[in-house]
Amino acid sequence: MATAVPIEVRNLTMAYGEYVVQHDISFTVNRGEIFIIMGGNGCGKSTLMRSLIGLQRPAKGTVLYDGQDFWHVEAAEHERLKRRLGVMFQGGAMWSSLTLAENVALPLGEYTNLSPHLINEIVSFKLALVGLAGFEDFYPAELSGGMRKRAGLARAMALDPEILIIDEPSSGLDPLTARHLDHLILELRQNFGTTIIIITHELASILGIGDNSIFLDVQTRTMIATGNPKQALRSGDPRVRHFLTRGEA
Ligand SMILES: Nc1ncnc2c1ncn2[C@@H]1O[C@H](COP(=O)(O)OP(=O)(O)OP(=O)(O)O)[C@@H](O)[C@H]1O
Repeated sequence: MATAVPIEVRNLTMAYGEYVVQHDISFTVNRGEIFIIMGGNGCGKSTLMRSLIGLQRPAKGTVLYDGQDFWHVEAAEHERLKRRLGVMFQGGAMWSSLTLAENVALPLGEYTNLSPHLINEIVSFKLALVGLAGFEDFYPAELSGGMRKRAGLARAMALDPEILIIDEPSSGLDPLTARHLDHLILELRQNFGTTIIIITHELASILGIGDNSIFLDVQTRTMIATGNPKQALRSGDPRVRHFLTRGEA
């Protein structure tokens, strides 16, 4: 059953053993929103992402997808909820020994009963979507960093996810290539209505495409702000403004 709020996080605490990385994290992500998880190095962005995609059980709190408790539903339902998520890891996480087409085809082969012919068609469509039509037979090492990121996006979109979670899309990209990727992300949202969560500390992306955000503070180990990043820049918590202006405000 779809509700207006696809993702709701309530009072989440994440820890490695006794070490609490972040506590009392609460936020909602609305449908079709580009939601930014931001904060300085080591604040716990990746750890939060791992809790959202099923790789790390939170120490406390709840992650709800369409009102369903992600970490407390039965195993089959947990898997079904995971299927609704497309994840792009930082380095693209492509298999180096597989071509782009084989990489994008992997989730389709694993999770669907589609014929190889149909899978090939879907793969070509997804690669075209990210501007990589004709690169089916290339290996990841034969691509530039920006192309590899786009290939990672194509793979994350392979199963038509309702929610796309992207870890550091701009890392390692020059500013213009990073901007290109931001535009591509906006296009995906516009064309497919995908809800998109981005983990980043890239200011241009945060301010350029973020509709909503949370800021995880490394000192207090909890969130200190939520809301539209541009608004946070104008009137938000001084620590967030400090971050968003690279220490100038
Ligand atoms: N597997 C682990 N075991 C123990 N501690 C960990 C583990 N992974 C991360 N940490 C610690 O948890 C904290 C948060 O790490 P995390 O990678 O989530 O931060 P981040 O905000 O994504 O950082 P960055 O921006 O540098 O990538 C750090 O202090 C890190 O050392």
